[in-house]
Amino acid sequence: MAGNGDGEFSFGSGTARNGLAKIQTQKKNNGICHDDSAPPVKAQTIDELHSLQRKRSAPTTPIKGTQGAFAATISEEERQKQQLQSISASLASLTRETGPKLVKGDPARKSETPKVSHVSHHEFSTPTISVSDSSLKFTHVLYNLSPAELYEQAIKYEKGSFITSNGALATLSGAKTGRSPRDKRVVKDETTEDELWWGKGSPNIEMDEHTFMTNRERAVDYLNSLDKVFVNDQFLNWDPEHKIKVRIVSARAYHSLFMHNMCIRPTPEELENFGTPDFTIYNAGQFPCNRYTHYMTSSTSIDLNLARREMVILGTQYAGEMKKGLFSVMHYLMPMRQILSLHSGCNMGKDGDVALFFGLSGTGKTTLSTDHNRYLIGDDEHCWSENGVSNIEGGCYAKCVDLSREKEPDIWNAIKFGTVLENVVFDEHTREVDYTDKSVTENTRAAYPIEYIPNAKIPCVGPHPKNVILLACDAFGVLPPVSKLNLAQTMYHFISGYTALVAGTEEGVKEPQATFSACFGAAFIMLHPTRYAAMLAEKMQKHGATGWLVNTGWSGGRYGSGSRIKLPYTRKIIDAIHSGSLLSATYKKTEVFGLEIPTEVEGVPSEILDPVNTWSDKKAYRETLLKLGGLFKKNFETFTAYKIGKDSKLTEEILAAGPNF
Ligand SMILES: Nc1ncnc2c1ncn2[C@@H]1O[C@H](COP(=O)(O)OP(=O)(O)OP(=O)(O)O)[C@@H](O)[C@H]1O
Ligand SMILES: O=C([O-])CC(=O)C(=O)O
Ligand SMILES: [Ca+2]
Ligand SMILES: [Mn+2]
Repeated sequence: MAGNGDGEFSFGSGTARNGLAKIQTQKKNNGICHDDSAPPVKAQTIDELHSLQRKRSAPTTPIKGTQGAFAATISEEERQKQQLQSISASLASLTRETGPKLVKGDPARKSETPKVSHVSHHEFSTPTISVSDSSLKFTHVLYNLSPAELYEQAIKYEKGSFITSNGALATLSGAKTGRSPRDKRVVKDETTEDELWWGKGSPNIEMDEHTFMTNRERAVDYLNSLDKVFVNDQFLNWDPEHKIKVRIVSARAYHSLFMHNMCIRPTPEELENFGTPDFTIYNAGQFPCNRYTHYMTSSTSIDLNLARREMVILGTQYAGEMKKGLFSVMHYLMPMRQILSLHSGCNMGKDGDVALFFGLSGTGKTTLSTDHNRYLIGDDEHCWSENGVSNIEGGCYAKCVDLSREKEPDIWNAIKFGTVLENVVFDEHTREVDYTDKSVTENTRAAYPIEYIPNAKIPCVGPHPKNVILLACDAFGVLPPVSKLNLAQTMYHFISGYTALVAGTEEGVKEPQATFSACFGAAFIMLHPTRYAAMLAEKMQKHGATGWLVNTGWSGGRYGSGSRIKLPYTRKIIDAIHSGSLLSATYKKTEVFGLEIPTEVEGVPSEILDPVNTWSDKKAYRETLLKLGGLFKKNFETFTAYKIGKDSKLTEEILAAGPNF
């Protein structure tokens, strides 16, 4: 028996005891049957009803009660006009008289089409003399859309966009599923000729200013020919003193959502005061470059012009080009301010101990910096300044191949509404993602805002690092799972930047192979590697950081016969580094590489700590070890002529810190 709340008992005239509520049709006075469960809608027509569904909000509405200097004087209309003017200036042709005619909003929403808010690039040009048909049409600007809006744009207009069962937006990046480093060009002018690293080993392949302008015009014309473009105004670098304003103009909702996730998202207030960007990307990736254009060796071109503070992308839709293109820019801008830029992950313990994780693509920066017991500062790009460390980005870009909930729970859970899932395969009906499926590419990726990781440290800054962990995925299986490095060794391995490149991230690489990439990111650095190395040495010395070399690659034989070191073991090793317990372990020195290896690490079988134990064929081990040692030596030859910083003693020590045989 149940009380009805009025102190009386009843057998429930309205409530069936073991089932659904009984439907009651009350007889009103007029005898007509009413459904009065809710008040009626305040609309006379279906269209009116739909118009009630949405109300206007930021970023198109000014913030009420803003105390800023111009808050009272600038009207909403004026602000919008200024914003469009700024975007129009960004998109202007530099050879024709008039800028594009821009209007805000989705062209599909007819009611919002032009009040003729024609913004002319040159204020005094005569609008009646149109130079081409293109100047007669409007280009709609979709400005800083929200993830929900971008989902709708992607699903409506971009083939290959789907919502997966976890809520993420699955997209295809097209023919390119990795970066195209050979198609990157940097404008060589009077300044950059002296400042940047050119020539053998450098990622900076030259192009001239005129060719850049040709490609820029091609990209801008393409973008202006579209009905709509996406514009993202965002930030890079969480250090407020060295924040960079970036504008990304793109043609795909995929690109806009990717950058929304990867760059730092402005607050409505910050967006209102955004002003002129410090750097602009024109992503016309669906459109090829013209191979008859000087310097072009394929139909893909990623062009960087530091003087103009612009980047142009033609012929690749892989979104990572934008992320890493901006990273290259930071590798120039930050050292100019005596700040070291790093291709590293970064996290912090409860006691404020910070660790950096360097490593090439696929070596474990994202996997190992995402640690449930520590605060995540960032997974891929950082700055180390006098103030400590700061993340450059606002999001993470995790590899998804063979992702499992059990091994990487935080990354697994970050794949939800708002996350971009690139090139994954999923069940047509249930939309469950099969992370083991490499049909599209091995380089499947998830891009999500950093706050999707529960213990992200926001703002993403921290004190000076205590540990500097160099990750190498050694496909030869001869580097120990962990070794402690002295400063000279840390520098030697930092400059060497060894790994066995894991398939897929760079076009054309299909299976692991030994690679050396200076500073663990030669594809992105702009200055000579010794410049970054000198800064790192100085900072590590000054702040007393310890260097470590961690092999996240093979054990028990080379790729093909051995197997990859189990992730739980690597995590135990990393735990011991963080806790400081590894510092006081007993060490012995390896032959050839002269690395200090611990005899014991808690939770890790001791026999795997010295790789020689894991190889059944000791002769093959020795041969492979010498082979890799030889590759290191050969790679380092190009650096023997350089001095690292002002300390010639350190330079000598670095040269002696490599393999010896
Ligand atoms: N022992 C191990 N340690 C670290 N990662 C491992 C290990 N074994 C397997 N893996 C896998 O290797 C991959 C490491 O990729 P991760 O995303 O961390 O690369 P990354 O260094 O961040 O590269 P990128 O710069 O391209 O983003 C993950 O897929 C991870 O599951
Ligand atoms: O840039 C990419 O495509 C992925 C990445 O982080 C890297 O390669 O270092
Ligand atoms: Ca990563
Ligand atoms: Mn990276």
